[in-house]
Amino acid sequence: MTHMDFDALVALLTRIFIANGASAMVADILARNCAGAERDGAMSHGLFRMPGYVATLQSGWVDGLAEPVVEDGGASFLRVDAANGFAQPALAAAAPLAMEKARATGACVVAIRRSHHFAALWPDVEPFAEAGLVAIAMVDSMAVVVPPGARKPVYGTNPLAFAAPRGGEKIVVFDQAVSVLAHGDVQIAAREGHDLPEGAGVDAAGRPTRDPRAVLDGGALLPFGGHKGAAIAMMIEIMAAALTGGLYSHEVDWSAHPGAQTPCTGECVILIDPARGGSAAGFAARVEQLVEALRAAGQERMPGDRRFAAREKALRDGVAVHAEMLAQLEGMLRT
Ligand SMILES: NC(=O)C1=CN([C@@H]2O[C@H](COP(=O)(O)OP(=O)(O)OC[C@H]3O[C@@H](n4cnc5c(N)ncnc54)[C@H](OP(=O)(O)O)[C@@H]3O)[C@@H](O)[C@H]2O)C=CC1
Ligand SMILES: O=C(O)C1=NCCCC1
Repeated sequence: MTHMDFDALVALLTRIFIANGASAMVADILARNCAGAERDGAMSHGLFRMPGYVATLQSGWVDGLAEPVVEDGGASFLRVDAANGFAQPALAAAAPLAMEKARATGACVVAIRRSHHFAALWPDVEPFAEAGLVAIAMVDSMAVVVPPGARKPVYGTNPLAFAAPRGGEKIVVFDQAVSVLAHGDVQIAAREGHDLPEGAGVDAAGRPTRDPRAVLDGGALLPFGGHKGAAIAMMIEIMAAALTGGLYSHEVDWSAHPGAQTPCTGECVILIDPARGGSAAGFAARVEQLVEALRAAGQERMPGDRRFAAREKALRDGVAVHAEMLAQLEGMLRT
């Protein structure tokens, strides 16, 4: 195990993305995102994803050189055509104007289409909360989640992320898939030979299973909370695909691009200026009061706590990277 300086890890990943067909702009954004996930202990969307990024770039399914086009959709709306590139550069291109519109009008919807999202979602909301805005992000992915009573998967694992300022530099943030487990965690369980928790998935015949290979091999994941999680999955399909002009999870078809792994769908980000509800300071103080009430009631762990602690440690001690992973990453420079 090596401990790598965060910036050195970002630099290595940037070189890998460029070596595999991404522009310098795209490479920098994806490298920071992926290294950031590893730094924060989100193993399902950190370095584990690098072979998938490289295979997808090589397959021609995604355009690593895409230049997103931001289109004005009115006082509180921006549309972004990601041009078959990654979602994060598209969001970065829209972010300054989206924040300006949110402050000027109270809110701004950013509707991104033709975008590939292969990452954790909190990096798409955290910076907005750090800038004093409330942010909600939704992404659909690929059909691996079976709705209640259905015979085949229709929904993606569709993450939902939320972040809000809570005073000073602190924010509250959560980021979660609508499935009991992220697909990436099922892949990791299959690789490492672990069973899945009860109620996470079904096999190809629709029978409950704890075998990750059965889920990946024609089976499906289940939404968390049964019909309640399924309803949230439906909302995310509507917001990230119907509203944006992107594809639904069940419409993603990469069969002509062997190796492709990044779903090309859409993303919706909603920004709200909390100052419009009274005052920004008052809002942050109220959020802090809620956090205090939760802690006083006995909730020791808030969403984000684990990740912020992992981040702090990794920035101090370096990001832990297995020697085999490092060798694999160095191999990606030669592809
Ligand atoms: N791009 C895509 O299409 C997809 C991406 N993903 C990504 O996969 C990642 C993992 O998703 P998922 O497995 O659902 O996430 P988790 O279930 O691990 O965590 C979900 C949220 O709950 C918090 N949390 C976890 N355990 C506790 C606890 N015991 N008490 C309080 N809070 C807790 C986490 O905070 P903390 O972070 O601090 O642990 C996090 O904010 C996400 O980053 C998601 O964006 C998932 C699906 C598709
Ligand atoms: O872990 C997941 O679930 C996914 N992550 C990246 C995109 C596809 C789904």
